[in-house]
Amino acid sequence: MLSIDRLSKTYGTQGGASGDTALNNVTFQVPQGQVLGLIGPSGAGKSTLIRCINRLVEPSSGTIRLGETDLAAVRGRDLRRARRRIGMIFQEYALVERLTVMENVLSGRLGYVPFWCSFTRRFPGHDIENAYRLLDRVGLLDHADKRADALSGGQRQRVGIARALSQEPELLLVDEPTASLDPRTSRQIMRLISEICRERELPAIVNIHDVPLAQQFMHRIVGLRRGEMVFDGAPDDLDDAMLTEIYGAEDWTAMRQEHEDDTTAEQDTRLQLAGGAG
Ligand SMILES: Nc1ncnc2c1ncn2[C@@H]1O[C@H](COP(=O)(O)OP(=O)(O)OP(=O)(O)O)[C@@H](O)[C@H]1O
Repeated sequence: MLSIDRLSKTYGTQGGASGDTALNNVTFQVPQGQVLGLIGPSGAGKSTLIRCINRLVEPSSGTIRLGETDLAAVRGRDLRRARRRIGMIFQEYALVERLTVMENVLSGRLGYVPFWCSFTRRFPGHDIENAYRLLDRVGLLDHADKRADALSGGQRQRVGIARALSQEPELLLVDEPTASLDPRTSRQIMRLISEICRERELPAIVNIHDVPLAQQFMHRIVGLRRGEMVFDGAPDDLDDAMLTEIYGAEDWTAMRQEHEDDTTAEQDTRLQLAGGAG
């Protein structure tokens, strides 16, 4: 379980005066297996929150507990150890393009194996077996030996998911996982992340811009506005009035309708394919 308590971040300015307050007393917990979607307009503090958790940004105050560890307080070797417990999934996948799918997945083990293993790219047998299992789970077993640059965007993100899981993380931080993908592939990726977190009882925080997608797949949603938490609840409780409070006026009904039309079209295609195959 991840437990964030009164987390604040004020960025400094070059002259030493205090700058923007990006997070103000943010408090929430993410239980095992829960996928929490972080929404809010540009500048709301979503990236700052994710970066405080993996400590790419230094929190100004507050605590971030992962199990017994306060991630906001660890330093040096303890910080490196703590980071190994956090799996990251990125918008642009962050794969090594010239390496194979399998090598990319195994790179999630780099923090665990001795230097010579990574240098000679000889990983222990159980790491390799586990990597095959993960590739099977994300639907890429047949692609293990392909180079990453030969894959589609959706396939690359599946490799990114398998790599994060190969770390055997206790928490997943997911930054805009579908921003570079088409709507159908986006839904497949979000479904996969959500199912995997449930299966493995992994807590996850997903920074997500697409509100209908968040409402379809997240187990819970936290809304930020100017660094303050203005919503924390079930996706269905996020009504148009609350969305307008978070983002300002938009045609939420039209946006939701478009998403539903898209989802229905996808289901129809699946049924037709299933009918054709049977
Ligand atoms: N390195 C920085 N130095 C100073 N101010 C920063 C820095 N990074 C972010 N900020 C400020 O902190 C606030 C929150 O920014 P943040 O990037 O966390 O928002 P966000 O919700 O992730 O936005 P987006 O959706 O556009 O990525 C903004 O006012 C931003 O200008």
